[in-house]
Amino acid sequence: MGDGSSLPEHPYPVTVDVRGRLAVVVGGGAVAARKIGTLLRCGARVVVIGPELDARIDRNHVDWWEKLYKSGDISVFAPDMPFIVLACTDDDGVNARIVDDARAAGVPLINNVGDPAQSSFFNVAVVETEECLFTVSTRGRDPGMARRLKQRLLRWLQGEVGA
Ligand SMILES: C[C@@]1(CC(=O)O)c2cc3[nH]c(cc4nc(cc5[nH]c(cc(n2)[C@H]1CCC(=O)O)[C@@](C)(CC(=O)O)[C@@H]5CCC(=O)O)C(CC(=O)O)=C4CCC(=O)O)c(CCC(=O)O)c3CC(=O)O
Ligand SMILES: NC(=O)C1=CN([C@@H]2O[C@H](COP(=O)(O)OP(=O)(O)OC[C@H]3O[C@@H](n4cnc5c(N)ncnc54)[C@H](O)[C@@H]3O)[C@@H](O)[C@H]2O)C=CC1
Repeated sequence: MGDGSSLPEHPYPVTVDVRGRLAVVVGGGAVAARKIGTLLRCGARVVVIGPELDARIDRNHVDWWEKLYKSGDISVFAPDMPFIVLACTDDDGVNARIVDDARAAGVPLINNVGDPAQSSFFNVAVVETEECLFTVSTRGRDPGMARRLKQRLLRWLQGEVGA
């Protein structure tokens, strides 16, 4: 993990409507599986580029390109450019290239799962109830803490409703 010095002190907190929007996820491993689960739940159209697909990825609801990533795989979508690109491979060099390619293509939301400093947004830990969406962010600095705080929040909420 980086020292956080190049991460934003005040990222702009929002919730984003991704229904029907195109999300390209490169790498089909464990981390990709978690991010894809969230994207599908939120109604995005998901394309996965990678030679393998983790068993937790729902094959029936993603468009899988069974191949290694190459530059040009993002601009090929024009004019329907991806709204989100996630660089989820275990290769830092490939992830950095994906980020560069997505930037050059004008993709608005870009995340390198291995390097928050190269990301234009961070994912957050989420607790959803019928009425509310609770999110926890450490501004890209301590994902483990975000997860632990989420679990505490969940326990607190369950106590509140007596579940
Ligand atoms: C910057 C960010 C980028 C992004 O992904 O957007 C990022 C980056 C990194 N995560 C790493 C590790 C882990 N991340 C998790 C889990 C989650 N990570 C999530 C978000 C984020 N992770 C973003 C910032 C969040 C914030 O601002 O607080 C959550 C909240 C949301 C989600 O992913 O959906 C989700 C909790 C979901 C939940 O429980 O609800 C676990 C635990 C697990 O897998 O069970 C581990 C294992 C170790 C541990 O526990 O720490 C590493 C080191 C990799 C390595 O070196 O090996 C990096 C890279 C780095 O920091 O350099
Ligand atoms: N942001 C986050 O929440 C977290 C990020 N990480 C980081 O995420 C990265 C990936 O971790 P995991 O998913 O656990 O690894 P993994 O090994 O399960 O998956 C990596 C995937 O990348 C694919 N891949 C490798 N080179 C590729 C290429 N050129 N083109 C397309 N696909 C390619 C592999 O086939 C593999 O399926 C690690 O570098 C780790 O540091 C780890 C934990 C949490």
